[in-house]
Amino acid sequence: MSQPDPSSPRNFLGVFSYSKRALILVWETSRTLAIVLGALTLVAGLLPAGIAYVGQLIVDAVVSAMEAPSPKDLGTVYTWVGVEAGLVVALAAAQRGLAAAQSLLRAMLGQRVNEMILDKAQTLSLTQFEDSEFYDKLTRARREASQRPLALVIKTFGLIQNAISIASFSVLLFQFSAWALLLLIIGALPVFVSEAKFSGEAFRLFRWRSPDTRMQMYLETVLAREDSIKEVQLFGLGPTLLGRYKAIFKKLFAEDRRLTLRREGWGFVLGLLGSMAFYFAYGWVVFETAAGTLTLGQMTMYLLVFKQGQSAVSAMLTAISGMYEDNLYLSNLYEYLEQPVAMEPGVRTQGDLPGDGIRFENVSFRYPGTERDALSHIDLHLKPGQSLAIVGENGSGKTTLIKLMTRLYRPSAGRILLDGNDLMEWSVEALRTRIGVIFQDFVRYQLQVGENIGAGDVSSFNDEARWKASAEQGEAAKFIGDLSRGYHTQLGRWFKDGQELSGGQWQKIALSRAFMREGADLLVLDEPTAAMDAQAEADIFERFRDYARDKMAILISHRFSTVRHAHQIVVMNQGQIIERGDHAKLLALDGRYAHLFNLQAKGYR
Ligand SMILES: Nc1ncnc2c1ncn2[C@@H]1O[C@H](COP(=O)(O)OP(=O)(O)OP(=O)(O)O)[C@@H](O)[C@H]1O
Repeated sequence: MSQPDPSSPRNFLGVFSYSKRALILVWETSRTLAIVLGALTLVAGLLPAGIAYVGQLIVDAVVSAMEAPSPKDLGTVYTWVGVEAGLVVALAAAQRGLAAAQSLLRAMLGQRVNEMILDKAQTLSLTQFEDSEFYDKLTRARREASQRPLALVIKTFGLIQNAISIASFSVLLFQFSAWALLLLIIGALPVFVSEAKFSGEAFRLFRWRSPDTRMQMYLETVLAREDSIKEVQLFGLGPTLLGRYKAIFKKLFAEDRRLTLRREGWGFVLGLLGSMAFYFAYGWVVFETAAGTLTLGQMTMYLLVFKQGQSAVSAMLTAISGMYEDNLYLSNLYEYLEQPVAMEPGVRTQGDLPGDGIRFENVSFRYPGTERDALSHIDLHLKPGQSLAIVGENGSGKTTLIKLMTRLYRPSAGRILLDGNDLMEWSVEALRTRIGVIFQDFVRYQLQVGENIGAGDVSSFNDEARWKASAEQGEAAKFIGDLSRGYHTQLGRWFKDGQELSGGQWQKIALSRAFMREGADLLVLDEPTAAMDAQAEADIFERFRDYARDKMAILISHRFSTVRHAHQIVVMNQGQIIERGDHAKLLALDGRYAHLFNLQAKGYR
């Protein structure tokens, strides 16, 4: 999206469209705090003019007491001083109250916006996550926007507060001269124009450099996280990566410096115009007082009103340009929140042909932004009670096939049917309960061991009895028993007392997770045993066959000892199925499968 040019008045007003949404967001987050904020804003806006006015009364009362001293006049002076003190205390209280309300709202709003961002993330497709432009939006939304709505609202209220102050000052100042009022406002305009221009530039800079910032964040992770630090140190990658990290900073900093210096330089020069206007008005008031047109009290009041009026005008203008910046940032948040949900969710919970299982009909697929089909013309049929093994070289399309089957992606051509109906017609929930997948890059949750297993069936996430039963089947029970706190041992290094597991132990946890999915009738294991010792693997498959007896089971593996027992084996090459059949048939075919099988068998001999 091209960014609006702030120098065009129409665009400039257009970017304020998000202010209303920010206000609604605050209102929905906490009505009480929003009302408190509004009320205190009004009070804090009115009080300064009141204080200035009482100041005038005090000086005039003092002057008249000096001219003709009487106890009554002195009493009036003290009363006004008392009133002034009261107003000052009230203003201080209102300002503190505002600060408190803002700080509470900041926490609540930050949480709410983050929840909105994370909720939205759950509805998006994998394709969107893999799109770098989308990822930029998400990162930017997360990084900045949680503080921005409040900043925008605070500025809006600040604007109103200052506007109220200026209006009340204007009433006082108007008695002196309407020209003086105009002078003040015109004096502050140039600063405002320059602020608007530079905040627009700052935002565009922020947007352009997003890929750089993302690379920096990534390098920070690689250089300081436990899962990468061992390789970084052993390969001596530290200085190289750190060098790249520094170079990015240098580039970004140079841009920042240029903008900051220009912004502040112009701010100073144009601010001088405002000061000149102020001192012109100052001289004018002094002149009128010396000429006897104004009382001393009026002079004191006007000077105060000028001073405060000028700072209110410039605070208001700075708030407006800040709001412009916040609006631009917020537009990014809403751009993200309004991302279309990629797939129309279906509603079907049952197929027209129950028991028909999974069918691929001439399915082809190409990853977005790539030139080549990752899968082409795939036909497959798998019924309940059958097992399917997929073999093939790295990159031949095995995992992609599973991603399509689980509807993480939509086929570019052809259809995939479950029980006679296109996957797209199925409700996501129904589909997810029927399918259980353990990918080769399964997630190693930094949670307790038991929860890592329970993750396989969210309805039994905390069910200890089921954790244990599944861990038995996944061959994990034995080593879990040796852990310091058993199923309640914290895993990973992010948290206190977290323990790290070996690669094979993690795989056993992942397999146990698969055994949790009792409700699923399609089970997929994508290279689940690569890091496991041979005995464990043999034991697990024995159990898995039993477990999946009336289910559909799909297994991706490079180990032919596990593959050979499948009812159906397909051999993939460059996105196509080149051979299919059972073990005996494929050996007799003496093709690719037989070649690979013999190669592996020779290795064992
Ligand atoms: N998210 C992705 N975006 C673009 N291309 C991808 C993506 N994932 C995989 N590919 C490409 O699709 C092809 C098939 O990949 P896939 O992961 O299905 O292979 P595989 O057979 O599972 O390989 P392996 O045995 O190494 O796990 C590869 O050429 C790969 O580069």
